[in-house]
Amino acid sequence: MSPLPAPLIAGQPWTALAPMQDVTTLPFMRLLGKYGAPDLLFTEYFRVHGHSTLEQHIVDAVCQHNTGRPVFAQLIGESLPDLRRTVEAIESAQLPVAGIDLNMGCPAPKVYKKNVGGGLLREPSKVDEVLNCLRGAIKGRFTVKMRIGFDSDQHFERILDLIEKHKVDLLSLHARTVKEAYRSEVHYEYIKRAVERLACPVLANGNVTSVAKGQWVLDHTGSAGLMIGRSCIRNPWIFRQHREHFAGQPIFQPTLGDVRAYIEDLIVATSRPNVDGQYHINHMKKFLNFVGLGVDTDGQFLHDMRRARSKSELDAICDQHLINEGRADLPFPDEPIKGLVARPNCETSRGCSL
Ligand SMILES: Cc1cc2nc3c(=O)[nH]c(=O)nc-3n(C[C@H](O)[C@H](O)[C@H](O)COP(=O)(O)O)c2cc1C
Repeated sequence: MSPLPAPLIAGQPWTALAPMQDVTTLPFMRLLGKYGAPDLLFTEYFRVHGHSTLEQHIVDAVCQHNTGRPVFAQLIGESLPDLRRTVEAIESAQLPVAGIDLNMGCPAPKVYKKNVGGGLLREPSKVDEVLNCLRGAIKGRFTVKMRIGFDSDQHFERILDLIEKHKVDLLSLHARTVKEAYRSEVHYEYIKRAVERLACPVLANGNVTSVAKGQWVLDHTGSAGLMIGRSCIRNPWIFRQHREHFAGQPIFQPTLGDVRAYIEDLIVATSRPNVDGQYHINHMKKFLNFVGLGVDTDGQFLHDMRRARSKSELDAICDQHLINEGRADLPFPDEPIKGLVARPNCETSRGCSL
């Protein structure tokens, strides 16, 4: 087993950016570098099938994120020759990856019906073959991200034993079943069970919404670190805040004015000269869906921003809710406001198509 790259501050639990289709793109990774990079980053997945090639936008994210932190490239697929071929392509292109990660958790029906992503968890014998193939093909670190099962925990222990058997270097565990998608509570007790059963480090994933919650999850699971997805879209300072907390330092508390500046950064980072303005605004709404969970209790910001049709309309809405009438100095809450929902709040079928 290869040890993980050390965290930025020696001795602290690892923090990791969860892989997110259409979100953990090059511009977003770069922004995280500015706001406080996680210790480890994971890319969107490379689709692996009969005629797949390495998607250039993911290659660009690997090569140009400039966060100074190691990045793992995620794969989704089940065809052994194609998985082997993809690993060889990553290695022969000398992509600067810290390791290669297998997706065994994607809950989009379009994906799991093809027996990839979360679909693999239905068949431990197939998991055995895929892990064996990847362990043999990958010269460096081989990591897995998975859920606790497909529609139950039936195969959980068996799959953990396969993770052990194939000397996986890191397990990131999103402690829900595939069928639970994002609706249920997160079953953190399964992370504790994985920590107790496996020799490799385990990252706890699922609803780590704040430093207080992160510490609670570490205390209750004994995991080696935390993998954070949606909450770093809402609060890009969350990795820095964890580091400050672990070091016993004062924790940075963003204001609504800081959030307004973050939104402007996002707009600039994600704009492309050849991309249609309306498309860009719609893409921004994916991020603002999550940011809006911390803006106002009645969800008026979410309501208004979803109706914005242009950059100037979006600017005015952001100023109205985050800057005007003294709002800029108000604290941005640590936790998402109860009762507000991001739509969509998960992988979309477009993002997940294989
Ligand atoms: C928009 C979106 C896209 C996602 N894409 C991926 C993906 O490509 N690969 C993956 O393993 N998980 C993916 N996930 C799942 C996340 O990595 C993570 O497991 C999940 O969001 C739970 O963590 P959180 O509560 O911190 O968000 C995605 C989640 C979201 C919200």
